[in-house]
Amino acid sequence: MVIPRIKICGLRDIATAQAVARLGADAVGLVFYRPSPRYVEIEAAAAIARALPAFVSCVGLFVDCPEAEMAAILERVPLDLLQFHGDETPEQCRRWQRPYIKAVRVKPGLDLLEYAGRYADARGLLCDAYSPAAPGGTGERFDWGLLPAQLPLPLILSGGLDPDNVVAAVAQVRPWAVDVSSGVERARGSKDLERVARFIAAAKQTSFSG
Ligand SMILES: O=C(O)c1ccccc1N[C@@H]1O[C@H](COP(=O)(O)O)[C@@H](O)[C@H]1O
Repeated sequence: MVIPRIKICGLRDIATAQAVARLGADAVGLVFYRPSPRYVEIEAAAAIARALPAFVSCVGLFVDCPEAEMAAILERVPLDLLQFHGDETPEQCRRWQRPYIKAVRVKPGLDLLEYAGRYADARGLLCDAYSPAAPGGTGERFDWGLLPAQLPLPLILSGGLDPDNVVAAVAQVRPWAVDVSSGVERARGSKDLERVARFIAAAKQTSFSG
């Protein structure tokens, strides 16, 4: 049976990150994209990453990050996994020699099988909603019917998930993992632990044969 892994994205302080871990998250995300309301400075990010308990992964989220900035972050923040959420090429993703996942913003006409094939060494393909307004973290959903029945990479479902729709999302999509940011916030960039708890409890009650 597969019980989807759970990533809570956009943590900005140690206490909230530790609380999210205690509530049962498998991974927390740190956003290194400056225009985001969830952006976290390097020193704060390093402190959060070091404060996480064993077996909770720390994921760094990047959107077409300049190389020098990326190098500085990787030197100081102990990240377990890189999340490339922009237009990074497969070569740019591989350049850091770290495990990574690639995000793709799903819209009609996109060939997801071809896309996944280009990032064959990624640890997962994160499918998010396309929005012309922002590269991610918008709270918008996409049409899950656009996803192919099978992908060559573990599927991470994101985009507009929340405590009330995650069960239906998992039942329909059967993803390896789910990722959420806006749906567990009280305001942009501010996590609501009660919503986080409800999201995790709901996601953990889902399972499917895999
Ligand atoms: O969280 C952000 O601010 C962000 C900024 C830029 C790119 C991605 C971002 N977050 C990721 O977006 C998806 C969907 O988030 P939401 O739940 O719809 O708000 C998720 O994978 C976040 O990791």
